[in-house]
Amino acid sequence: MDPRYDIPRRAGGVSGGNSSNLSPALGVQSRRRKTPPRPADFKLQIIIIGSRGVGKTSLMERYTDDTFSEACKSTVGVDFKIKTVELRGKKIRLQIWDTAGQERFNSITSAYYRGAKGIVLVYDITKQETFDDLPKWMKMIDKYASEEAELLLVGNKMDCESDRVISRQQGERFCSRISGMRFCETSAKDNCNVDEIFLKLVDDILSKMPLEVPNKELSGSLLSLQPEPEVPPELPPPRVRCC
Ligand SMILES: Nc1nc2c(ncn2[C@@H]2O[C@H](COP(=O)(O)OP(=O)(O)OP(=O)(O)O)[C@@H](O)[C@H]2O)c(=O)[nH]1
Repeated sequence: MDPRYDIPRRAGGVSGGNSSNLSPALGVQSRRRKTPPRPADFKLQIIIIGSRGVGKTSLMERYTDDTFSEACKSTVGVDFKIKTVELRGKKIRLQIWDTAGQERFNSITSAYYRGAKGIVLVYDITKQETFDDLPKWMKMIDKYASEEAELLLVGNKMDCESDRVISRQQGERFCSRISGMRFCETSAKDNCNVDEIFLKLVDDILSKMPLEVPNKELSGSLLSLQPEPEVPPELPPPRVRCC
């Protein structure tokens, strides 16, 4: 087994919108007084990886838009969505990268691993081969991701209990072999544990960050507020989905 698996990775309308009640002058003043939304304190990148059809896009879309589609549309290359969350008194702008599960896109998707502070590795509890592929994905993580990235293993489609072929214990056992990795089962369809996994991952990332460091000291780091998204320069623009 890769020696890295044995190394502990974890150190542990403002006024109701009815301006018709206001005189024109007051209306203008009221608009002028609107305070812009507080800017985010941090920007974090999270990447979702795993074999084809396990539900990576579905998890991302459930989390960011609270939507779910039964249609099976393979991701081509990568896609991303943004979600802002507040945790530990900080406002965090999450860039969530959804990668294609098909192997032929690995050379594209691997470029997105490096900047990720959190990695969600997904398998489908109803598809043996997606579980058997996990070591292959771990190799990709070892090769391309930062050693500090927080890892989360997710067994998705837990709503399909009658079709289950991978037990929760099998998932837990795989996870226990990788230091610092967390495990959870989810259902993007039933919206089960979806918010929880992303929030836990972000919380784990924040727990390791010096949250009181002024923003200017973070400039140049991945956490600083740079224009987004930070697409690796050599890559084509984020994907289009095909049927
Ligand atoms: N029953 C059930 N179906 C799901 C769930 N999540 C995703 N699906 C379905 O599984 C299929 C594949 O989902 P996607 O989200 O496109 O999977 P993906 O991992 O992004 O696939 P690739 O882009 O090809 O790698 C779709 O038909 C989804 O509707 C779930 O939690 N439960």
